Amino acid sequence: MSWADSVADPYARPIRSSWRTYVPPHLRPNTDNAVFGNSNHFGSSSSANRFDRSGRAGSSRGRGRGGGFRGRGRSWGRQTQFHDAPNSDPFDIVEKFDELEVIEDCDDVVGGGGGGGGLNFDAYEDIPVETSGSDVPPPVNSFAEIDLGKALIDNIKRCKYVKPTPIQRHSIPISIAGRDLMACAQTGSGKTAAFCFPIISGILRNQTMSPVSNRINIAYPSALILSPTRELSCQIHDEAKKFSHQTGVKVVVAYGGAPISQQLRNLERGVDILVATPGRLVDMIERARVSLRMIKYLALDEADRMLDMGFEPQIRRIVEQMEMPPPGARQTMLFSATFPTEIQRLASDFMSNYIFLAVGRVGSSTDLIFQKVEFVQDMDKRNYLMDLLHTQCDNGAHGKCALTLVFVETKRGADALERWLSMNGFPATAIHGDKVQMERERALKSFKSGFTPVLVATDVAARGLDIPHVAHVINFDLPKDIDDYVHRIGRTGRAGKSGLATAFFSEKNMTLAKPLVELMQEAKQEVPPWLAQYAETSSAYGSGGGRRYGGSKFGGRDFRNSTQFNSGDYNYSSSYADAVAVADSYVATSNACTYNTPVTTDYAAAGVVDSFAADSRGFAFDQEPIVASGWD
Ligand SMILES: Nc1ncnc2c1ncn2[C@@H]1O[C@H](COP(=O)(O)OP(=O)(O)OP(=O)(O)O)[C@@H](O)[C@H]1O
Repeated sequence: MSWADSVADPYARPIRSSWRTYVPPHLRPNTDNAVFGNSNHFGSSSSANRFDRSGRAGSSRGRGRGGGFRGRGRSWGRQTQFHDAPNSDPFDIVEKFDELEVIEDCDDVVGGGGGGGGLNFDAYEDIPVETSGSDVPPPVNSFAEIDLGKALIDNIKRCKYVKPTPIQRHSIPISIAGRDLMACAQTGSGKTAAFCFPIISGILRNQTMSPVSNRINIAYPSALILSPTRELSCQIHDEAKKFSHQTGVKVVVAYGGAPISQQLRNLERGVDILVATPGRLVDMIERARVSLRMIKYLALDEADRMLDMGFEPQIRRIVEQMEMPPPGARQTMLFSATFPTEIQRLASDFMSNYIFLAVGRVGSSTDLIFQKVEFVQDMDKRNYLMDLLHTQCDNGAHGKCALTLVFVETKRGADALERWLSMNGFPATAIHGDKVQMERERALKSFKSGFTPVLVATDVAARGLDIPHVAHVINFDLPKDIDDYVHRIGRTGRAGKSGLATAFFSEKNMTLAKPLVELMQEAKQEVPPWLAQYAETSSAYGSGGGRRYGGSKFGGRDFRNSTQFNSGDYNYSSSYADAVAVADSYVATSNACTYNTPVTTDYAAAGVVDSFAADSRGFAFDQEPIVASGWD
C-alpha cells in the first residue's frame, strides 16, 4: 500500500507491515494474476457499490458472438449504494502528510539489508537491465547507500518506500552523480521518485533554493519538470511536495485550463521546482513571470510523448530558445516506459554525454498485467462491455465493484459511452480534452473515490496517472500504436500489484496484431490462436510491422548502439524528418502511414479524436500540432 493508497482508502491502515513492496512477478511466490479474486483490488477498494443483478440476461463469449445482453433502459434494481464519498481534497496532501510519522526503526530504508517483509531483495538482480554510455555509476540496494540527505530520507520513510524499485536503484546514483539520463522502465515501476529524489537532494545539497520572486515578480526555479497533461502535472506536484516535506524546497505547479492568476501568485511566493505542462509554461515565460535562466535540473516525464510531433516544437522552444542553460550547464533527465528509436535520436539533441538506462525491455508491458484480447465487432462492443462489468461486480470481494478504466478513441465516443452506461444503471464518468478542467478534476475524483467506478477516457488519461485500485483497463477501442496500448494498460498492475487488461479487437485493428502478439508473448501472456493468425497475415501483407525498438529480447535499445548510428549514417543534428526517414520499422508500425504522407484522416473527425495515436496519424508535419485537441 502506498501512502496515496492509504489516503484514498478509508479502510487501509498506513502501517508498515501492510505495505506491499514492489516485487517482480517472477519472484513472488504463487503469483496470482486472477485479479478478481485479489483483495489488493477489491478488498481494500474504496468503491463500495453494490448492484442487484436480478433479471440480467446471460451471455456467451467468443468470436462472432451475438449480444446476449439487452441492457437499454434497464436498471439494476436496487439503488447503487456508495459509502460516503471521501470529501477530502486529493490535492491537499501536505496536511495529511504531516500526520504520518517517520518510522525510525525502518532498517530496510536506512540499512538496506535483505529485510522488507521477508522478501528476497537480492533477487532484483535478475531483472534485465541495460545501461550504455561512459562511466556508468553502479546501482545501489538501498536508499541509505545514496547521500540523499536526512530530510529526504525521512520523507521516503514516511512514504513507506522500503526499498528502491529497480529503476530507482539504477537511475538515482546516475542522476546524483550529475549525469544526463535517458531512462526507460515499465509502467508503475516508480519513475516519478526516480527523477524527484535527485532533484530535491541536489537542491538541498547545493543550497540553490530560489528566493521569493524579485521586485518585478519573475520566478527563477532551479528545476523544471515537464509532463504532457494537467492531471499528470498535478500528480507529480503532489508527489514532489510529499518528498520535499519539511525540507524548505518549494514546489509549484502550472497547467492550462485553470486560472493563471492563482498559479502566478504561488510562483511569487518562491519556487524551486516548477512542475508544468508546456503550454502554460510558455505563456508564463512570455508574460515574463518565469525565467529559466537558473535551471539546473530539467526532467521530462513521458519524454517520448513530450518529444513527439504534438509537443516537440513547444519543448524545443522551451529548451533551446527561452534562456534555458545549454546541455552540460544543466542536468537533463528523460523518463518513459516507451522510447521509440526516432524519439531517442531527437532527444539526444537536448543531452550531453548521457547514460541510457533500460530496466526491462524498452516498450514492454509488465507481466503483472493479465492481458486478454477478445474479438468483438463494433456493434457488439457495448454488450461485451456490460458483460465484463457485470462479471467484475460478481467477483468483487464483498460485492464491491472494482475500478475500471475504459479507453475509447474519440471525445464524442467517450461522452456517448458514459451516457449509455449511466442510463443502464452503471455509474460512470468520462474524461477527455473537451471537458473543462473542473469537469476533468471532478471526473477523476469521482472515479478515484469509487463513486463512479467506471471511467471512460480518451488517451488524455493514458499516461502516468497513478490511480490506486484500478483493477481493470478495457480497450473498448484499441489505439493505433502499440506504445499507447502499453501506457493505457499500465494504469493497472502498478507498484507490484496485479491487474487485468481486456482489449476488443476487430479487423480494423489488423495493423496492431503483430506488435500486440509480440508484446503479449514477451510478457508471457496467452495469445489467442486467431490473433496469432491475424499477426501472421498482417505481416505477410506487410501491414503489421515489427517492434519499434529492434534488437534482441533484452538489447538493442539505445539507438546509439544501432548500426546506422555507428556506421556514421546518422547525423547527430539531423532534423526530425531525417530521423524518421532512417528509423527502423517505425513506418511499418505506425499504421502504415508515414509522417510525410498527406493527411488521410478526415479533419472533421480528427476534431473529436482525443488520442495522440489517432491524431498524429492524421496530421502531416506542417500542420497544426495536436496539443490543442485534448492534450495540454
Ligand atoms: N520504492 C518504492 N517502494 C514502494 N512503492 C513505490 C516506490 N516507488 C514508487 N512507488 C509507488 O509506485 C507507484 C507507481 O509509481 P510511479 O507513478 O512513479 O510509476 P511510473 O513508473 O512513473 O509509472 P508510469 O509509467 O505509468 O508513469 C506509486 O504509487 C508510487 O507511490
